[in-house]
Amino acid sequence: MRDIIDLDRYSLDQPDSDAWRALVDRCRVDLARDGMFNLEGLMLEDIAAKTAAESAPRFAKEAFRHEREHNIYFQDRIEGLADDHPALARFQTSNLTLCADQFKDDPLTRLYEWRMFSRFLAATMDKPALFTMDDPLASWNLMSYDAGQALNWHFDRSEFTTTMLMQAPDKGGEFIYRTDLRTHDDPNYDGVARMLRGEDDQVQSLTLTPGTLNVFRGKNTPHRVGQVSGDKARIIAVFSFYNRPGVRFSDAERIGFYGRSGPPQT
Ligand SMILES: O=C(O)CCC(=O)C(=O)O
Ligand SMILES: [Fe+2]
Repeated sequence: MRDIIDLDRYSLDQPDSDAWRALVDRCRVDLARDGMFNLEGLMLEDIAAKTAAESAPRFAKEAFRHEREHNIYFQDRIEGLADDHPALARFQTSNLTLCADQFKDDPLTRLYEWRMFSRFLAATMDKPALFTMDDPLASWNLMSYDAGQALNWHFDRSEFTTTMLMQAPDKGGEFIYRTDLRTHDDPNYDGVARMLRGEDDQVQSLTLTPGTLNVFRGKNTPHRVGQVSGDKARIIAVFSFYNRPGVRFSDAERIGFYGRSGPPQT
């Protein structure tokens, strides 16, 4: 792993060492306070740059253009919510996505499958363990946002979302979020509607740097990515981990996010 991530700065390979515990504690404090933590420069700069450079032509040829109008739930109907409720306001998303099954033996696959990575993440979230998905498409994705593209407001499927920026855009592409807008027991539809109208002053914005690991509570923290401008695409890896093994998207979810439910057409 030393060829991919900065193990001198972040001792992910030495679980239960003093340095590892201190890092876990720091992440827990950040998570409790902000609903997120960042490990700046976890991935070596040249590995991130190489991943971005190698993926650029693939985005042009092999990626799925995820382009649709959707609401914050990525679901057309929500039980118990009137179809015209303002929490169901619709927005446009556009980005390009490469799925995990389009990669092999590359740094991002190696990192996603590295046991010490999920072990570290589980510790930061105070969980006994975290598991990779059993879904060859959804487990991790590499997403690109070209000029004019943006990912709009949504809640995530998984409790936590783990991202790592490979390439920053010239302009735009901020990560915009509102920590803990809802809870497991309270969907806070009126609060959602207020935020979507731009009336929530707790919305925050973060500009990521390449190689930074960002972990946030995406299930109850709505978030979006601002529109990118300039010549350089925003390229980011998104890793999904769950509390139990064997989690898969439904065929309908795979088709919605990736345009296919099975292997890529060759
Ligand atoms: O691109 C990002 O920073 C966030 C991606 C995201 O929210 C998602 O894939 O669910
Ligand atoms: Fe998300």
